[in-house]
Amino acid sequence: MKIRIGTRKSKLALWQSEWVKAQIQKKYPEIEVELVKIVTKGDKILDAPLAKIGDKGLFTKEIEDAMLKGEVDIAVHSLKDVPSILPEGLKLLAFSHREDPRDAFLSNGKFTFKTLPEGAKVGTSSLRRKAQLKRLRPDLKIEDLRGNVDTRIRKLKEGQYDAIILAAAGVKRLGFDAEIDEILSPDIMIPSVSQGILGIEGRENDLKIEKIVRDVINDENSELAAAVERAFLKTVEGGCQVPMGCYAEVKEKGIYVRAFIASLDGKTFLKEEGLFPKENPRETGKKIAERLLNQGGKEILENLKEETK
Ligand SMILES: NCc1[nH]cc(CCC(=O)O)c1CC(=O)O
Repeated sequence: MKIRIGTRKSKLALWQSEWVKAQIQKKYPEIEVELVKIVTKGDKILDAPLAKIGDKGLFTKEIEDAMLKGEVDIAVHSLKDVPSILPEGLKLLAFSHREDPRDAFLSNGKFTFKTLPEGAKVGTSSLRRKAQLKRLRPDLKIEDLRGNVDTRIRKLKEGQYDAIILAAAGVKRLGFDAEIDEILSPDIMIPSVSQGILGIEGRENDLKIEKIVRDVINDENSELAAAVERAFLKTVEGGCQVPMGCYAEVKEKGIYVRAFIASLDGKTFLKEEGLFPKENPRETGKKIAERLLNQGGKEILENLKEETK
């Protein structure tokens, strides 16, 4: 038997696909696993902020098309890049154990978030990070920063920014741990939906592949957290175009959830936080999103549409 993994060719994507390949082969040495590199629209447009490109599935569509055509069998995604609704015929087969879900602060060893000087220049293109930074430090100058994880770290080192914010998961997977000056607590910076989890996507009717992939990859706590967070995403809609975040932490007694929707400048900041039962995780995610939408989130979304027209 052979399993073909469709993968983007960034260092992080290749690391992630190689990791899944190794997990499969450790338990099923008789299965051949091949990586097939595919370029996505998100890889081609490297200069514009994602919020402006505005496509759902920017990093996934071409790989999904290849799966539907039967050219590859599965795809390994950073789950946070996967839209809440998948194309007909495909499904998420498994959710990996969660690497550090928090955001990392990098500043060439110079600062922490607290000691950043007045008016410092911080690089990020994420509306979620920008709104949360601005809320606590309206003085900061936020400038766009795109490119793969290694490119972003290079731009920091070249001195283009005083600090940058990246997902700790990507930084750690690529072995840049030593560049991290501070891990931001979710009380300061609520992570993105599914940050740190790898989602394995495949065809709905490939039961044999599904069984193998779940067997070697799936983590129950990640699946539970992803169910809450992705239901939140689906209810709010808008992906990268909305400053929002949702982070579900699975504890012994339940699921501790922090979620927010904010205006671009962080001045309006709506937050929900609390412990929820482990039953019906999708209902929980939906309920939290609806609470935020009803508290003023709907107006924020309408204003955003006006501002980005
Ligand atoms: N937005 C791009 C992206 N998609 C996944 C990761 C890596 C972290 C992860 O697996 O969640 C990153 C980089 C980043 O946000 O710093």
